[in-house]
Amino acid sequence: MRVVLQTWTSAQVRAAEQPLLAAGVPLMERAAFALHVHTAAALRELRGGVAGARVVVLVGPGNNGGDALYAGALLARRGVAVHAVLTATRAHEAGLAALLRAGGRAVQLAEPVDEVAALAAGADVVLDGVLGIGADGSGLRGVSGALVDAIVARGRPYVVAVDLPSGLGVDDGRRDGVVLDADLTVTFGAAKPCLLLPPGARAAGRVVLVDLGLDPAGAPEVVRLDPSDVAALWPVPAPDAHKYTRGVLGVVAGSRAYQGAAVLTTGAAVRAGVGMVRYLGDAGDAVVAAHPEVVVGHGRVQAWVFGPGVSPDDAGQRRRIEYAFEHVLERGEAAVVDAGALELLPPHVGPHAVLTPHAGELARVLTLRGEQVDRAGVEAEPLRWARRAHELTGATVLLKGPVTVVAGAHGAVYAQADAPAWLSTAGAGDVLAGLLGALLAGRVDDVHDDPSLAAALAATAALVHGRAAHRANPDGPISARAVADALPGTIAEVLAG
Ligand SMILES: NC(=O)C1=CN([C@@H]2O[C@H](COP(=O)(O)OP(=O)(O)OC[C@H]3O[C@@H](n4cnc5c(N)ncnc54)[C@H](OP(=O)(O)O)[C@@H]3O)[C@@H](O)[C@H]2O)[C@@H](O)CC1
Ligand SMILES: [K+]
Repeated sequence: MRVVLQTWTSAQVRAAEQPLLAAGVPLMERAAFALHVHTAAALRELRGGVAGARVVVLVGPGNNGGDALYAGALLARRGVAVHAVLTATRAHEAGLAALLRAGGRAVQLAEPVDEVAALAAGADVVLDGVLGIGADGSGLRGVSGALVDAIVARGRPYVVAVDLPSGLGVDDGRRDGVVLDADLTVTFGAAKPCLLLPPGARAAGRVVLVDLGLDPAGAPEVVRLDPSDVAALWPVPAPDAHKYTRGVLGVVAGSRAYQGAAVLTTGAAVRAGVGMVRYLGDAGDAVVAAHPEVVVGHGRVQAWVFGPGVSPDDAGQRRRIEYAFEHVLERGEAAVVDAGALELLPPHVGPHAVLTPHAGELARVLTLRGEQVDRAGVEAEPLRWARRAHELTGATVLLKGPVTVVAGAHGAVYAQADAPAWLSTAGAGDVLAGLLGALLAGRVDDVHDDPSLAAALAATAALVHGRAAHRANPDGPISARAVADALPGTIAEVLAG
């Protein structure tokens, strides 16, 4: 069993299985065996034993249904009462024969679905083998959709998804139409992007990866960083470092009306361990009162944070940001572009500019560039729109949400799910901006050597931000300031491994 941290597209998975199938490796039998083992473990946990349990297997037209039927046969041989529900006019023939031989039963699904829905809702476990990587991403259609709706209406039993929750957009995490949410997903050979990407990933529950010996070619489509990845990415100071070699961050944030944003952004940067922070704006007194380490005024910097707490009617901050966009990105300084600065972004920048919008702000960035999309559209397809914004602006894009999606240079995509829901609170974005600014300031030269590093640093910031929130208050309300205060300890912990 492995934790899912890298995912490959359905095309990459299909290409990788070809040489093994050609060599006669029994992939389906191996997949089904592992599926039955994990289902039996779930049954033991749910009811203390396997024999005598009731399992309903939802079977679609393809090999995903074949996996489920073979697993059903293995469970039937262990004394489980297995009912297969055939949701299409065809089903994997050899798998169905194996199930019937083992004593399982099969029914053809037809309207009305009530009787079958009651059977499934009353089962100890439902195996969802309707659709796998052959799904077109439009959800469960027709009678399958009606069945799932009827099961959910009766109270969803424990669901094990076979390879992936049926009907999700495999490569993009889309969740259109009916999808049966799972408690456990047993995925085969290589994990699929929908298991990490919002909004679909939430339907997968716990994910286990069954190693079938596949070796997918090319880079993984979507990656999730793990705390053990952070040490290689963090700008840990060398023994002979001084404050200028460690990176100086300029912050243009806050205003007379929004002093807190300036305090939180600079405070996060200081606590993230940047060499020095310079602040520009009208909240300098509040910033220095809270963080005497911060220097107010101009000077050389390696990276910037633009925009937290900057309102469109603040002429002074606007002018500073517009001036900076004209000069600093060309000089090669990196920048976090947040909140009020997003609207001021020039037509084209490089990946060393990292945009940090939430869905509504990203929709605005896109509509300003001629795309027709609103907030709900971005939330439905976060990867598609983060990528589109990267293509249109050249910037690295960190799209905030329950799962943070980052799209950057050379096709780099990350999906980070480190933050508790409690973190969606005022000021949390300011802390993220300061933290990310500190990382960019420390590694700007490396970002120029490898522009995709900006995406990895953005994912690192999301990871550390989320873990700091857990550290600040596990399972309860969190203030943005508490997240900033938790940064030094969190960083030390992840660097220690
Ligand atoms: N990779 C590996 O190493 C291994 C893979 N294995 C397994 O194989 C699975 C892939 O099997 P697969 O190719 O047969 O595709 P699968 O998803 O079962 O069926 C697709 C068919 O469903 C249909 N259809 C599509 N969308 C629909 C919709 N919205 N609503 C309704 N119907 C829809 C469409 O049929 P059509 O409508 O065109 O007749 C399409 O042809 C994979 O997920 C894994 O479980 C393991 O056995 C071994 C190792
Ligand atoms: K499935």
